[in-house]
Amino acid sequence: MSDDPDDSAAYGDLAARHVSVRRVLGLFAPYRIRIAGVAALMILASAIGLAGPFLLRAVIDVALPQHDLTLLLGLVAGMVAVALAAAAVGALQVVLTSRIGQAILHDLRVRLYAHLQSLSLGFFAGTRTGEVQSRVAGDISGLQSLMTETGSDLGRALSAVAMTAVAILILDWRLAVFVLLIVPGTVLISHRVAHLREALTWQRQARAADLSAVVQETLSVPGVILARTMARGPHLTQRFTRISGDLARLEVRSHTAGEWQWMLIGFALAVLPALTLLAGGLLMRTDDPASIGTLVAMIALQEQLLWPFEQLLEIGRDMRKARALFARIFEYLDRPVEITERADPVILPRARMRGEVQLDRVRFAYAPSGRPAVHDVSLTIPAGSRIAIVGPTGSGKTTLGYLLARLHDVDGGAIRFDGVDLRDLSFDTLAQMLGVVSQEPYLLHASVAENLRFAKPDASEADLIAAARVAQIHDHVVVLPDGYDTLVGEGGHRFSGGEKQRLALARTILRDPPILLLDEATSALDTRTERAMSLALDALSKGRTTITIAHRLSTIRGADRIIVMQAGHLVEQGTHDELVDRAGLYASLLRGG
Ligand SMILES: Nc1ncnc2c1ncn2[C@@H]1O[C@H](COP(=O)(O)OP(=O)(O)OP(=O)(O)O)[C@@H](O)[C@H]1O
Repeated sequence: MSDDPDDSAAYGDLAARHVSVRRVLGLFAPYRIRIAGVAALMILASAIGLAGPFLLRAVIDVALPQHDLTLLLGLVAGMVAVALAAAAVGALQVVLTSRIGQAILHDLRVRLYAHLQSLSLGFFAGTRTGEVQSRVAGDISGLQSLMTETGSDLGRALSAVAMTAVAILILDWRLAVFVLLIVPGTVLISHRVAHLREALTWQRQARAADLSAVVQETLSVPGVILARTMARGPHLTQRFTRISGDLARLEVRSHTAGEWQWMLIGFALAVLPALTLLAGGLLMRTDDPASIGTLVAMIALQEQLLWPFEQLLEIGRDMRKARALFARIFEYLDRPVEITERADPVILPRARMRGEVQLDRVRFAYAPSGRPAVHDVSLTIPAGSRIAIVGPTGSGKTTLGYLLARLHDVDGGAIRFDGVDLRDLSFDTLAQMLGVVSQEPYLLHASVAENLRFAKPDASEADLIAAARVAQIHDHVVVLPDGYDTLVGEGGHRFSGGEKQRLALARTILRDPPILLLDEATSALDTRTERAMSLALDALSKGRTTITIAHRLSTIRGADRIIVMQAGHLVEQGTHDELVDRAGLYASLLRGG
């Protein structure tokens, strides 16, 4: 799996499965016209650059020997013009490529985020938040230099190498062949170094993700509470030190592995001009010697050839490193979306929603071969009625709630709202039909008003206050320093559990769903909070189908029907009195507390 960064064979498989040249090129496809424009500029820039050495040859072989000052002035003016034009075209090209590169990265980031948004709960349950963060932010930023600089460098270097190679062939083909002999060896060495660094980059990114996961996990409110109350701070620091040390080592290795081999390339390129002069000297003895001007121009051209050639090798290396980053990004992009919306989903207007819920032999298991968490549960809940689900811990109550919200799809049977299978409803209709208030409601790090408006962006201030009043939280919010503009803190930490639940209720009230799914807090609430919650819930559930995963006796007693779950099965159902008389699991649960 991807989480095993040290297994480079596994990495090879994974990269081969997810990354292909075609796929990476596909990212550039929407910008092909602009890229063609940049390519044209690059060719223009290198064509302009090529004129320089020819002008130089004319200076040495013609203007200087013949003392032709006018020609010399003309040639020098030409050289200045060439330098100016090349610089201007180069600058323009840098601006354009950086824009294209950033646009591609932006597309990729948004695509990844949107894709992750649509993945099932199972994916997030099994993945560290820090790992996800690191791929969305770290890995994509890692591609930055590839997209912005490498792209333009590649184009520039390629066209420069091609043009210069042609030019030296024209100058003197014998010297050209001598110069070009260096290519195969350097390419081979560079390929080896690149291969090494790719695997190291993969390991480095995995380690960086570990680091981000540890920070995310331990430097959050619950993480800090856990560490402090268990006095495990020093242990966590040690763990962090180890990961950070690994990361530092991998950083160094991924940048420097094969540096000696790489040095060989630099050496070969550096001595090439000297060897060319020697070859030129040897040619002097033949019938067709190279002129001094040709030799000088050849060396000037070599300079022009060598730096882009070296750059090409470096780009090859960077691309291999980028492959490791692409593997991490594409691996997530290739995760199948399990919960999908039908092509022509059923859309119901709010006015036509009644709120009847039907479960028809519903079955669900978290693992394909595992024991089902919900087993053949059949149940019809009439619109407007109140249902309480009770059962021992681990009996499948929460899972049933997840299935109702389509956070997982059933493995067998069906769930229907107003006679329509959940899988046929549009996502919007489903979210409009079912309001969920969980035991640990999640609040965004934003103001109270923004948190409420998350449910209904166009809600007026009066709507917010009305909803908060129904949820019995308005009086509490108005006495806060900034009232509805008060920041709720990370995860809503500024508020108590009961307050958070009431804020979540207010949020749900704004959506006005016909069906409510409530997961009651298991912890005992004090009498005042309990009363406030009951009032809020009563107000909220009026005229709605209410399904409550119930822990409070008052909820259970007030329900029209009680469903008793055990080990994924629906084992008893009826009113409180009927079930007490039956003296089964329900009665024993009541006795047990
Ligand atoms: N993500 C998961 N992966 C695998 N098994 C899970 C997962 N979530 C829950 N389970 C298992 O499914 C079963 C039902 O769990 P569920 O959370 O629905 O029970 P519950 O009745 O809500 O319990 P509680 O009252 O303690 O909240 C349990 O055996 C639990 O261990």
